[in-house]
Amino acid sequence: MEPYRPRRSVLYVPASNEKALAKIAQLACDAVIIDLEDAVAPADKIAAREKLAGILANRPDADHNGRRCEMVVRVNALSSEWGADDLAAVAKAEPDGILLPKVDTPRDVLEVGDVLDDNFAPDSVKLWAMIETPKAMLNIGAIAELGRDPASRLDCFIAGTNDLIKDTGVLATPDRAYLLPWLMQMLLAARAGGLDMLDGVFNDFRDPDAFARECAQAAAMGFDGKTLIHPSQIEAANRAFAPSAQALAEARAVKDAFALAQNSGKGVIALNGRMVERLHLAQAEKLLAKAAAIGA
Ligand SMILES: CC(C)(COP(=O)(O)OP(=O)(O)OC[C@H]1O[C@@H](n2cnc3c(N)ncnc32)[C@H](O)[C@@H]1OP(=O)(O)O)[C@@H](O)C(=O)NCCC(=O)NCCSC(=O)C[C@H](O)C(=O)O
Ligand SMILES: [Mg+2]
Repeated sequence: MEPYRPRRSVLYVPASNEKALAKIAQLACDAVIIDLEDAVAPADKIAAREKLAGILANRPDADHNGRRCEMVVRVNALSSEWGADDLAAVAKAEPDGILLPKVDTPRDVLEVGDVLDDNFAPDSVKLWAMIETPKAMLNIGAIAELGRDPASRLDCFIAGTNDLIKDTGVLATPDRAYLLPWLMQMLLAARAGGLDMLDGVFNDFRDPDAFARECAQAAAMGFDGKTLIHPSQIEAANRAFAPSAQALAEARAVKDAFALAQNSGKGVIALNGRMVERLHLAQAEKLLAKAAAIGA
């Protein structure tokens, strides 16, 4: 199993915005998505693409936790007039990952994987997929299944809630009532495929309280992190998707209890009036490893 890699806070930075690009090295987000798609106007697409190699060459080595911020590039859809040239440019720039927008079917992922195989070892550049179309929702299990084959490179799903709202006509409400069934379905499929699952963006970036509520909701739903549009959202996301102090204390108690000599051969024990099994020990160890990785 690969070691835990935090993706609590994943910030979109438009490839056409010099001021925003210059900020990346100072930001405490776990990953950055350099966007060539929706954040870049058609007239700026080619110039933005030409800057990619320079942006990735100047990537920060490590953040304040001694980790390197993951750098992912979102290309335009292969079916668009920019997609093929984006992919050729990104392949040369060697990001950690390539984010594919508007994925509808497993084929959309496999096609890009075939192009990457000409340039990179299978365990290098990963593929991330935006789940943001009605067709993707109907094919979600088959797309996620690709994650079980490392040769597919598929590593992470991102919910594209703006596009889903646009394409389905559901009402966007503060509690996301009409989106929740799809978000949970994505989460379930991602887990079946061994993929990370990131929540969509929160557009009202001047409303930190509502943002914190949406992060808490996504964390409770099991998401690994949230995609962000503004640096002011990073800290709250890092907090919301880190294990809580209470969860860590409980995990330590489970680990300590199973470490006792009298429990060494047991599959199930009682701890503070609660049944605890070895599956809970595995869960506790995973949480503690996650906390160690993020320095929590
Ligand atoms: C949303 C914004 C347009 C707001 O911009 P602005 O009003 O300029 O913000 P501020 O003045 O508050 O900015 C303060 C400083 O922070 C820098 N900044 C702002 N945003 C970013 C960023 N994303 N990354 C890095 N740095 C950023 C500004 O440059 C200011 O710097 P300084 O002046 O030096 O102090 C803007 O935040 C923005 O463009 N955000 C990203 C938008 C984006 O990428 N959208 C596409 C992805 S979301 C999506 O596509 C959804 C999905 O597909 C779906 O379907 O749901
Ligand atoms: Mg979108």
